[in-house]
Amino acid sequence: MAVEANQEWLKSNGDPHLVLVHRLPSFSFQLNDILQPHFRLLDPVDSPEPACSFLSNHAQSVRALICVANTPLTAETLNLLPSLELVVASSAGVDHIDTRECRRRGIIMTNASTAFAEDAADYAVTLLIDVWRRISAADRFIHAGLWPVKGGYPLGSKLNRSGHRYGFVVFRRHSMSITSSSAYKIYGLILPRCILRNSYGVRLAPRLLVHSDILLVISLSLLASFGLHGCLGGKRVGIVGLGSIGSEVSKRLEAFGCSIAYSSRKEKPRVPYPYYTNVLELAAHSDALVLCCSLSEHTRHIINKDVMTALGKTGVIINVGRGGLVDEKELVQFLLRGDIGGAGLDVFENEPDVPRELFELDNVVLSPHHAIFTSESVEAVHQLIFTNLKAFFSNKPLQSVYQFE
Ligand SMILES: O=CC(=O)O
Repeated sequence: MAVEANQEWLKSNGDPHLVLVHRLPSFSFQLNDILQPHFRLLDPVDSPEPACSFLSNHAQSVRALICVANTPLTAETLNLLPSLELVVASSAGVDHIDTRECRRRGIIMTNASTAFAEDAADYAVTLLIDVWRRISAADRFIHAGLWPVKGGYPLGSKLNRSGHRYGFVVFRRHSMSITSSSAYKIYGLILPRCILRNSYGVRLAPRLLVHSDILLVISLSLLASFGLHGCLGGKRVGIVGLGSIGSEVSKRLEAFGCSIAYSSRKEKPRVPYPYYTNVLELAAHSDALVLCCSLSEHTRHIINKDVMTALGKTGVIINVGRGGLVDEKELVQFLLRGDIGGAGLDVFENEPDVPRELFELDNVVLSPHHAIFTSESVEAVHQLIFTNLKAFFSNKPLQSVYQFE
């Protein structure tokens, strides 16, 4: 945006369509094309002046602000905008915005979780399936050329971690699958009583085991690494935060035959799933937790040591919310010790830094904060921002108003 154009707009103090764009210089701002015909955009990044002096010099009349991506919006910046009434976040999460100050000032906020809900939910469920079925790990297995060498996946390379007790199973067909209940029996070397089925579901007699040609080493905590807990049907999934994203997750998982429960700020009267007032109890009744809630002072490290212990050795954590929801150091330790079954993580506490210990684990799927990014969701969020601004300047009801805690 040309500086001269900015100057001209600024002369029109009190322009009802003046919108301040708050963004980090590194972000390209593609909304311009949609918004410019309708609003006068004031963009400090395109001004030669430093952002703060630009704001204090020019922004007295700004009533609406678009906060682009994760650009921090602090109380200090908000103080420079005495007339501000509306903050439009282009993101689902608003942990980069001083929501407490907005609430104190009576500033309305909108966010983008409705625009991103379907894509974020698709991604969360995909991560869950991947962790349970080891798709990424199996892909790596093939890429590494291991199939012809080692026989069928899985033959993990991480079986010798200290602190695990091992049982031994010998069997003929590497394509064999083991049901989870019988797999538990293998643990502790109760081989004669265990039930194995090959990939056609045919029950195999224990004596077959003796004449087998592949040795597999299994620990209870690593059963999940083999995809032995893989089937989705009947699994209990706890959704943390049943907002627009969580609700889409629940729809998808119901179709897979999972049973859903949730925890949320408040119980949702029209939702049929069991509600847990706290995440600890939800974890104790779940095979997996899917984190879809926003990060706030109330939810930071909501997934802590106690919750992971309650989720248990085969439990899985999926996080498409924010890294800070999970005590990441604890999660790493739980995963390394095999005290939790796996994790699918799209978000991290110190992005873009991801704990290196996780790189080697086949029961962990890592993704670079990518859940919401499709061309459709970007278009949807642009449309949502436009709709909200238009409604605001014509005194109509806004869409996607953020509910302060
Ligand atoms: O993580 C993405 C978002 O909050 O929009």
